[in-house]
Amino acid sequence: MLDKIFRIATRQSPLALWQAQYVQQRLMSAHPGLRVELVPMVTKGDIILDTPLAKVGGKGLFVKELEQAMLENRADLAVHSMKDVPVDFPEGLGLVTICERDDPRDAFVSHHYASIDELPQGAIVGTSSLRRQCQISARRPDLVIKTLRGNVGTRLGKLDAGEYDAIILAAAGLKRLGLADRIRQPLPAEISLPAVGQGAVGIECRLDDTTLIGLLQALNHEDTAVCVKAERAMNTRLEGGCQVPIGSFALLEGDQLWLRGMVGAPDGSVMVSGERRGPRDQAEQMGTSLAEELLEGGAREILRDVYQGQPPA
Ligand SMILES: NCc1[nH]cc(CCC(=O)O)c1CC(=O)O
Repeated sequence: MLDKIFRIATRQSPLALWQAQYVQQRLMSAHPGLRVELVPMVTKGDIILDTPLAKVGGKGLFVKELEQAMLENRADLAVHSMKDVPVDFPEGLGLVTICERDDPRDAFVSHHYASIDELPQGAIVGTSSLRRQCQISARRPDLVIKTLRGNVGTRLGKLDAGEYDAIILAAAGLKRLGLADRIRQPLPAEISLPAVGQGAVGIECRLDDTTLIGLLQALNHEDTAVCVKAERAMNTRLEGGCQVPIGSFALLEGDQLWLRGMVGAPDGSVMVSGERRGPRDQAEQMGTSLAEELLEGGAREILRDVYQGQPPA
């Protein structure tokens, strides 16, 4: 076992590399002598940077190549930001470990303004996330939302170049890259409900690799795993694989799980929200039943418009 080298497939963005190195270090310190190396790869999502993700195949673009590498035995594991992991996995692969969650919030970043509420009428806010666009517009319908894609560094560069008055990024990504000082206002869940899994790092591998799965258990954080399970169950019941304005955020208060969810029209004109509180061992059922309540409460019509096809049954 110890002479085997475990290979982590990773994208090459600074954030992806940080996360892969984090898992590499944690694996090596949990299992002294273990050999772990990175296999850097370029994915379609990294190449196509100028088109909204929903139009080019969604977030799955970032993980497909990594999964192919594991299936072809060119790599053994992949490290993902949980919010970029689609609901389904290819045959033979699965998510086996979820690490402790970092800051799950969205962050308001600006040179001239300290908060969303301080932005002047008609200010330009950068984001390509329909979820962020929806919630920002619901609070401030006067703001102009402008597309913003690329790595965290690229996005900050566009803000610095004056293309936007403010941009919205994940707090966790900024913190990991040592850029926490760029955060002017961490957005509370009441203003911007985070994306499913935001702030959590997950590890995918071949489900028959029992040696690796055993080694990875040292990195699993059960409280985070329970929260993300509830959030993903909600998303699974709602989503059809397309990028949609869905927020989902779970917190543990002792053994009680508090799950909040929202689905909204991209322009913020309609928002359907709900919540569940229940025992932690009901995480999945709570996610599913919250999704059903949202669907009944108007999410079905919102999603139908966004999918422009069949909504979930
Ligand atoms: N969509 C890209 C992405 N995927 C994960 C993070 C941040 C880290 C995390 O949520 O764990 C980011 C950057 C961002 O949204 O600002």
